[in-house]
Amino acid sequence: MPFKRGAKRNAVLTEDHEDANNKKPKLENGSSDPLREPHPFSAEAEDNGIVVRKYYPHEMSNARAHAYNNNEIPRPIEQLTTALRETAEERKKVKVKDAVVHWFKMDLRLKDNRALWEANETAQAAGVPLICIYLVSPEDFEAHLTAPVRVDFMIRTLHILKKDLTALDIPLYVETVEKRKEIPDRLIEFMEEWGASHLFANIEYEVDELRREAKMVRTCASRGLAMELFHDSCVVPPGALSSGSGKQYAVYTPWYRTWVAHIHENPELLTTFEPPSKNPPGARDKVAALFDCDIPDTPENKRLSKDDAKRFHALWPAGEHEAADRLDKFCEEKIGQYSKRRNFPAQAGTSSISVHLAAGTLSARTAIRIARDRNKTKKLDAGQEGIQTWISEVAWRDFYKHVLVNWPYVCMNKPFKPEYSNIEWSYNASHFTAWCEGRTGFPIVDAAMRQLRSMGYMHNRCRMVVASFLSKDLLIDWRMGERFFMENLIDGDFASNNGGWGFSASVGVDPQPYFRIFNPLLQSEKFDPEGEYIRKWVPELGDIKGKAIHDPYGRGAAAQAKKAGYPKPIVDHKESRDRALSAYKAGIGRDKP
Ligand SMILES: Cc1cc2nc3c(=O)[nH]c(=O)nc-3n(C[C@H](O)[C@H](O)[C@H](O)COP(=O)(O)OP(=O)(O)OC[C@H]3O[C@@H](n4cnc5c(N)ncnc54)[C@H](O)[C@@H]3O)c2cc1C
Repeated sequence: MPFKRGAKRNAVLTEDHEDANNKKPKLENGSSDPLREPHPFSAEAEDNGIVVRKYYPHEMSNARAHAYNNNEIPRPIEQLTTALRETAEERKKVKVKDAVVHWFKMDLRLKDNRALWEANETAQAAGVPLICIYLVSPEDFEAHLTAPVRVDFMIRTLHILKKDLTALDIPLYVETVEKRKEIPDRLIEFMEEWGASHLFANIEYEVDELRREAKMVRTCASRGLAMELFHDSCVVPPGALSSGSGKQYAVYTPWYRTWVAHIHENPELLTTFEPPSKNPPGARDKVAALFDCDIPDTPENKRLSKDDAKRFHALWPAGEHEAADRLDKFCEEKIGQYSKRRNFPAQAGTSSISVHLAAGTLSARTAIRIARDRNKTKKLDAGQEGIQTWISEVAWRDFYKHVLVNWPYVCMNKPFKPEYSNIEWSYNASHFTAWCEGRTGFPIVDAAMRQLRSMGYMHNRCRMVVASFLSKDLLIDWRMGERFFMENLIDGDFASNNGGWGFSASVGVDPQPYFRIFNPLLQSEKFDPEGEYIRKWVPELGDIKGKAIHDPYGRGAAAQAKKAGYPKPIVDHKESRDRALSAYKAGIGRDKP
C-alpha cells in the first residue's frame, strides 16, 4: 500500500492561526507575531484529529518551541508560581470564615493527600466545617481525550469517597459543569454561597490546568479569598532537581541518581499525610444540604456500553481501599521477582497500580514508602533487586512529569526535540485502523492492541512494541497512537503516555535512538517465548503450534492462519525499516541550514 506523503504541506503557512478562534495575533507595532506562525505541516495534524481545534490553537512552529527553551516565553508553571508569589501577602491576610473547601481533581483519596490534609488542618484550627467538591466537566474529558473507562472509574471512585467522607461528617458535593471555562467562576460562586474563605487543591501539571490555576489564584485574591495549591502528585516536586550546571535533566539515568539522592537528603518527602479528621460538632447541620447531592452518571459523551461496564467493573474495582490492597498484595507476593518477570506480558509480574496512580486513588509517595519499608535498607537504590527496580520504575512517572513542566510544548502536540516535527509521517487510514483493531498480521502487535481494547490496559513491554510498530514500521504519525492510547487506557496519564510515545517513536526525551527499530518478531520470541500472551488475545491462532505462533504466514502455518481468518502482515518489516530510517534522517536534516 503506498504511503500518502505530505499532500497538503505547502499550502498551510498562509492560514490564520493563534487560538481556537483563529484570530491572527499582532505585535504592538501592528505586524504579526512570527512566533505564532503555525508549523508548516499543521494542517495534517488538524485533519487527522491530532490537534483538537475546538479547544486548542494550530500546531505551533518549531521556532515557538525553541522560544520556550530559550526562556523567551514564560512556562505555565512560572505563571502559577508568579501568581502565588504576587498574592502571598493578600492570601496570608484572608481570615477563615464559615468553611474551608478542598477541590478534588486527580487526587481521589483521603489518605496521604497533601492539599486535603492542609485544608483539614485549617478548618480544624478555626473550628469550621471542611467541605469537599468535585466538578465533572464533559468538555474537559473531551479536550483531554479521557477514555470512557477512565471516566467511569473516577465516577465509581467518587461514590466510595463520598461514603468515607460522610462517615467523617464531611460533605462531598459533586456537580456537572458543562463548559470548562465556567469551572473557576463556579468554584468561586460556590465558596461565596457557603461563606468559604479558603480553597485548597493539589497542582496538576498539564498546561491548561496550570494556566487556569494561575488565573484563579489572582481572581480569588481580588475577591478576598485564598486559593492554596500544593505539590502532591510527584514524590519530588518538578523543578527541584537540576544538574551541576543548573539545567533541568533530559536524560533519565543522571536524573534518577539525583532524584534518589534528593529523597535521601530530604526524607520528609516520603512522610505521608493523615486523612482528614471528623468535622467539628454541628458542622453536619450547617452544611446539611450538601450531603443530599447525588453523584451524576458518567457524562453521555463518555458512557460505556452495559457489557463494557460490567467487564471493566470486575477487572478494575475502584477507590483507595482497593488501591491499598492491590499494592500490599503486590509487595507481599510479587515485588521480589519483579525485575525478572516484569518484561513478560504473559506473566502477571507487575503491580497493575497505574490506574490508581493516574486517578490519584494512591499517592506515589505511599507507593514508594510501602515498597521501601519492605526492604532491609532505607536506601531506595540498595537492598532487594526487585524493590529497587520497582521504585526506579515508579520514578519514571515523576521524571515524565518533570519533563512536562519544563518543556510544556510537549503538551501542545510538539515533540520534545522540535526538529522531529519535520518528519513526513504517513496518515494511511487502513493501516491505522488495522493497528487499532489488532489486525496487522503481526501476532504480538495484534495481541497487545486487543488487550488494550478489552482491558483498557496494556503491558508495558507491549506498549513499547506497538508504539514502535506504529511509528516506524507503519511510519504513522506517533501522535495518532498517543491519542488512541489516551482514548482507551484506564491509566491514561498525559506525561507518562507522551513520554512513552516519545521514547518509542524516538522523538521524545531520552528516547531510543531513531535507528534502533524494534523487530516485532524478535520481541515476540524474546518476551512471549511460548506464545501464551498471543494465544490468549488472538484466539484464532490458538491451535498454531511452536514458533509459528510468532509469524504464522512466514513459518509454515499460513493455511491454518488463513482458515482461521487471521490477516497476512500488512507490511514487510525489512522494507518498512529502511523506509523509516530514510524518513527520520530526512526529517531531522530539514532543520539544518
Ligand atoms: C507508549 C507508552 C505509553 C504509556 N502510557 C502510559 C499512561 O498513559 N499512563 C501510565 O501510567 N503509564 C504509561 N506508560 C508506562 C507503563 O507502560 C505503565 O505505567 C505500566 O505498564 C503500568 O503497569 P503497572 O502498574 O503494572 O506497572 P509496574 O511495572 O508495576 O510499575 C509501577 C508504576 O510505575 C510507573 N511506571 C512504570 N513504568 C513506567 C514508564 N515507562 N513510564 C512512566 N511510569 C512508569 C507507573 O505508575 C506504574 O504503575 C506508557 C508506556 C509506553 C511505552
